[in-house]
Amino acid sequence: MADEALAFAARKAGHDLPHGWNTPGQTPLPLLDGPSIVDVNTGFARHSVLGLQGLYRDLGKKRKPTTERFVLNQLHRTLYQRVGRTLESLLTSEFGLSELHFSAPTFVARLQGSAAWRARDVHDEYWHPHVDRNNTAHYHYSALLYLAEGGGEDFSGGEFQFMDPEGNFTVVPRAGRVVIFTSGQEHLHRVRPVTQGVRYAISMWFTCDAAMAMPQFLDGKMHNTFHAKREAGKKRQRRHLPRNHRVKAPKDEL
Ligand SMILES: O=C(O)CCC(=O)C(=O)O
Ligand SMILES: [Fe+2]
Repeated sequence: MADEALAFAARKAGHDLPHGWNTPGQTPLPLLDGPSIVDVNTGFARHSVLGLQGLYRDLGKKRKPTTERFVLNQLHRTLYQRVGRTLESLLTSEFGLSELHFSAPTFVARLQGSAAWRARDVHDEYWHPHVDRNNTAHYHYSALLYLAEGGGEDFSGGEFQFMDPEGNFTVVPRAGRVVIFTSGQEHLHRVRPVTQGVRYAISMWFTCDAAMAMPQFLDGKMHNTFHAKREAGKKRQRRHLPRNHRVKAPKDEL
């Protein structure tokens, strides 16, 4: 799915990038209506048909075993890493930051719309208003890169909206359009349901907490250290914020 999204973006930019689930001997199940979301660092994925999957390993006894996996090839990895570096330097310069780190999880999301589709459970309901830092405490800056055109071209619906009692601010996704913002309460937001077509987006998060930096190896091994790191991070954040912690005050500085 991540490879499909990156190949789609590359084709839009005039490059031919192959994709396909590259586990030998398995027939890929097509992605259908609804959301499919991949975290290429930790290997957690939600397939629109199969539900929760592990890209790099089975997710354990309590989870469904992985029946299909894929890994990003070197071209996809290079592209993804370049996106991460570009967004990081954009945030650093726009917000005048002295320190910022690429973090995890990050997502490649594919939302396929149709009038007939209904969410199976709350995890399918991608349209709820939310605050990114409420989901993951070490997120300080959010960056979105859209890979497909909204406004009825590649898909309809799927607008991004900052929610504000004085009036929402709506962004129509365009291939190559980037949205950056601080990840706290000041930026409650949502995605409107996709009603037709396929919407691809990359969401990345960056942190001022050096301990939560994730090197972008994308090698299928990140999940081995991620969980422990995240748990340690949660404890540290409960105790105190690191000395070099610096989150710029919101909105009026944007
Ligand atoms: O895809 C988008 O426009 C936003 C996604 C988002 O808000 C998130 O992943 O937290
Ligand atoms: Fe979000």
